[in-house]
Parts: sequence; C-alpha cells; structure tokens
Amino acid sequence: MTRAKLDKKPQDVAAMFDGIADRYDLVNDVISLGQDRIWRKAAVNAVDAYSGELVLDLAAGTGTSSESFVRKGARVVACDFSLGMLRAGVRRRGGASRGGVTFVAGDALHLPFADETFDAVTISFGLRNVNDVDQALRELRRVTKVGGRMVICEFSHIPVEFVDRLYSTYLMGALPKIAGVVSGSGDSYDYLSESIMAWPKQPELARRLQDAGWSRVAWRNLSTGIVALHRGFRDE
Ligand SMILES: C[S@@+](CC[C@H](N)C(=O)[O-])C[C@H]1O[C@@H](n2cnc3c(N)ncnc32)[C@H](O)[C@@H]1O
Repeated sequence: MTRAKLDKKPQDVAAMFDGIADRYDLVNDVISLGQDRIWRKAAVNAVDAYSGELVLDLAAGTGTSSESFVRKGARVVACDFSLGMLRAGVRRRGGASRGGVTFVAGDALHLPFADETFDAVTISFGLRNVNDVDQALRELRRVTKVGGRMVICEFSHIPVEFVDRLYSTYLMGALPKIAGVVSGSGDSYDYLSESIMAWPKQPELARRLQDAGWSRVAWRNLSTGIVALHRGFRDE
C-alpha cells in the first residue's frame, strides 16, 4: 500500500487515496466519532449555496462532501485527482453525472476549468494534501467569479496548548491504530496524523489566503479547533 510522506508527492498522494477509497467514508465516521458529519454541515452552511449556483468541490474524493450542496439546490462539480476515489463516488451515485453532482478528474494545481467559472469554491480535508498550497489557493481564486466565495474545511489546531498536546497523543497513537484496523491500511493514517500536526495554524493559513489574493478572510473553529473553516471572497 502506498503511503504519502510530508513532501506530498502527487503520485504518492493519489495512489494512497486510490488504496483506501473503498473504506474511506466508513473510516472517517469511526475515527472522528461521527463528528465529520457535523463538520460537513458547517462547511455547507458557510458556503451558503443556493439554487442555480455552480459550486466547485475540489479534492472531493468520493463526493461525500459534495452531496449536501445539491440538497440546497446548487449544481456541484466534484473534482479530484485520485481515480480510485472518483470511481468509488461514481459507483455509489450510479453515474459520473447524477442528481446535480458531476465528477471530474483534475489536479488542484492546474484546474481544468476556465477563469471565473464558479459562484463558490470549497475544499474539505483536501488542501492539507496538496503539495503546493499557495498555487492551489491561486487556482481556486482564478476559477471563482468576481464576487464569489471560497470555504476551506480542514483539520487544524486547538488553541489551548495542553489540550492540543493531549489531542496530538491521540493523533500519533490511537488514531492510526483504529483506522488501520477499519481500513486495513494503518500507514495511510500515520500520514494523516503527521500531516495534521505539520499543518499551519489558523492565523498563518488566513495570511496565506490573503497572499493568494482572497479578501475579507476570516476563520472559525469547529470542535474547539480540531477543524477550522476559513472563508474568503474574490472581490476583484
Ligand atoms: C481526505 S480526502 C477528502 C475528500 C472529501 N473532500 C471529503 O471531505 O471526504 C482528500 C482528497 O484530496 C485529493 N487530492 C489531494 N491532492 C490533490 C490535488 N493536487 N488535486 C486534486 N485532488 C487532490 C485526494 O485524492 C483525496 O481524494
């Protein structure tokens, strides 16, 4: 089983997700104790897409993060570069373009869309896996219409130091073991823990959004900072 490292070589990241695609959604529910559903709901509310809008869900994987936008009446393009994850999503929905979700293969660093295509763009638990975060933030902005918005939902850091240390113990100890039993690939979940711990804290990520040209940047913690939602607008 391929396991990505912190250099996040695209072929390793894609192969790792190909390998865990079939059990990906089940493992998420188990290791987050069902919290992932609450985080996804918060992301959908933050995007606040309405009927007739076109939303890009980047690094959409199996499309779990995409489905709720459709329930709000928007059309969603679910884009990912792991063909294994896309196939699992297409199988589950019974087609590559069904019920408002269209799966598209594409790389976050060179998105296969024209400038100003989407009303809103979003990425859940994907940005941390991209090997050039700043380029991905610029690409997301390029494909967003002027006036449009972006929401990032990503694992983050608990602001209270000793609680963050306790959480790190769970991340480095129990999490990969539990995920290993459920998924059959503990190595991939060692990468999950390491990549979360190496991920920038909330203010640093906000600064990088601004550097990439996003305006009115703000964030909010979910589950005391285990996850954070960052939001920005394309004003020009
Ligand atoms: C943890 S999964 C998240 C899937 C989904 N958004 C969710 O919330 O369940 C991360 C996804 O990011 C995708 N990914 C990582 N780097 C990417 C890139 N450069 N371009 C497109 N997708 C990428 C992986 O293939 C994987 O499907």
